[in-house]
Amino acid sequence: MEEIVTGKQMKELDAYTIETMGVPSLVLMERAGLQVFESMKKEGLPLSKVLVLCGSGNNGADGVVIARLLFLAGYQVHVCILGNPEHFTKEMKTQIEIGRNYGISFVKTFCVHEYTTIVDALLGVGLSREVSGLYRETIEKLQDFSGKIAAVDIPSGIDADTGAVWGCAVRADLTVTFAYKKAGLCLYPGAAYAGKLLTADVGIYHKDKRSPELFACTDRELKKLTRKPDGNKGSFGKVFLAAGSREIFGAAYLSGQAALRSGAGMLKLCTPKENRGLFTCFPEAMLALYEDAADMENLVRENLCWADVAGIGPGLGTSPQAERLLETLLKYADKPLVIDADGLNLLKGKEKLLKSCKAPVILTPHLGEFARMTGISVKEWKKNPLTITKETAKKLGVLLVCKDARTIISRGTEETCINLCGNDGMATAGSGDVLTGLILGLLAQGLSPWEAACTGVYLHGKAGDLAAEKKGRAAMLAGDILEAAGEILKEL
Ligand SMILES: NC(=O)C1=CN([C@@H]2O[C@H](COP(=O)(O)OP(=O)(O)OC[C@H]3O[C@@H](n4cnc5c(N)ncnc54)[C@H](O)[C@@H]3O)[C@@H](O)[C@H]2O)[C@@H](O)CC1
Ligand SMILES: [K+]
Repeated sequence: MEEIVTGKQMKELDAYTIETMGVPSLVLMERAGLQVFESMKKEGLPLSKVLVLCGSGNNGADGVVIARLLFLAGYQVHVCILGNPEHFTKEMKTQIEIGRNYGISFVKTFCVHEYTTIVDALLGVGLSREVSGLYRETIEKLQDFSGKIAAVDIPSGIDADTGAVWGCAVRADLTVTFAYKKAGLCLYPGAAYAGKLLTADVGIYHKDKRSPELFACTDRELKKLTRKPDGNKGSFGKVFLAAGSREIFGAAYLSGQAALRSGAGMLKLCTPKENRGLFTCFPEAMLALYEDAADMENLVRENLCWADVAGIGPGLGTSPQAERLLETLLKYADKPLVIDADGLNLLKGKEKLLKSCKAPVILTPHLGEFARMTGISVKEWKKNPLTITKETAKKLGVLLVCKDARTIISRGTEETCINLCGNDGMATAGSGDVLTGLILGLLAQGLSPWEAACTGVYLHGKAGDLAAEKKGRAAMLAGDILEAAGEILKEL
């Protein structure tokens, strides 16, 4: 996994490295500047004439280092420092002095059109208020700039914790962030302002490695999924999935296929009797067909004994029968239960039943479903996704997967997972059904609910990226994501 930090945590890590480990602040800064300089070259930014915009804090001081390195490498570079000299940090004063000794050019005013690249070192993780005055005017001037912009640590104006824009912000082509990705670079709109995001090692170190509060999955988590040479279909897990209705069949198909494609040994689909004929195209699935409510309840109870995990929702509809099915599962499930789609729409008013459920419950709402379920609007969630997801998970006593461009996963504890892969092509019918199936498949193979949810979302995102590569973001279908998930597991 990859750790992600807030601005406050980053400052604590900086301070620890400097004060406890004894690495001088100027050494870290030199490494930071060098990393940005090298990245700008490697990424092919046009460096024939560069303007470095610096604020009064240490982000600005990084900027002066970058200017010096560019100057020494023979590039034409100007530095423009904003902010009150009385507020310059100690490091900033030192960097200006060094820069002067080297003879780099400091300018008071500038015309953006003169430059091919602008380095944004105005504000870093120290941003603490609305951007106004000269800072705002300067950032607004960059809107007319047609060259490339490289942001130091974080685009100025972006909140390091939430990704929100403090009035206005720099739209960068490249952001080189130090040591760890900041949460605000991972969440929208900050993620969009960052452009290409690179994380650079500058020597930040903490002796007591604690488990991260915020993290993103990587291939390492997926690689933990292994087959057992002596396993059988029973040992790879049995999935019981209540899905599909008289009107909708495809959702059940996609979800069930995804469970098997991610490696589950057996799948039993619980669906209305009328659907029997439709499933001839899915011979791998066993069927638990019900006709009426009494029928359905017995069937569910029987199959819960058979299954290792259960899921409900894809294509279920919101009929009284579907509602009864959900209530039955909540009442009797004692193994992990995944609730998605219409299962979520039917949850309103069933908080008590949810709380008393003996099984660990995973809810996978997209933001519309989340809003219907909780009464918290999409707009409100987007303002503070990490905290709201965590608090809601805690309140409901569930593991919550809030699906968005950056899906957030929380089980109400201090630990939160944010997914960094995937693309807008995944906003297509059936994509969520595939995710539900993948999570079920991973649960069936013995992953804990937390591991299955985080890894499942990551696998889904990676599969979406592969599908987009093959079919294009507009044309890709949920079935392509499903197929790509299998290919990714094969590669690993
Ligand atoms: N030695 C260190 O501590 C290191 C620091 N690093 C850099 O230092 C940055 C953090 O430095 P600082 O803590 O000095 O913070 P910043 O440089 O991000 O900004 C702080 C300054 O900006 C002012 N400010 C905040 N919001 C403002 C606004 N809206 N408009 C105008 N001024 C505003 C603050 O009052 C303060 O003077 C990191 O982002 C990183 O770039 C890196 O060089 C790594 C090492
Ligand atoms: K910056």
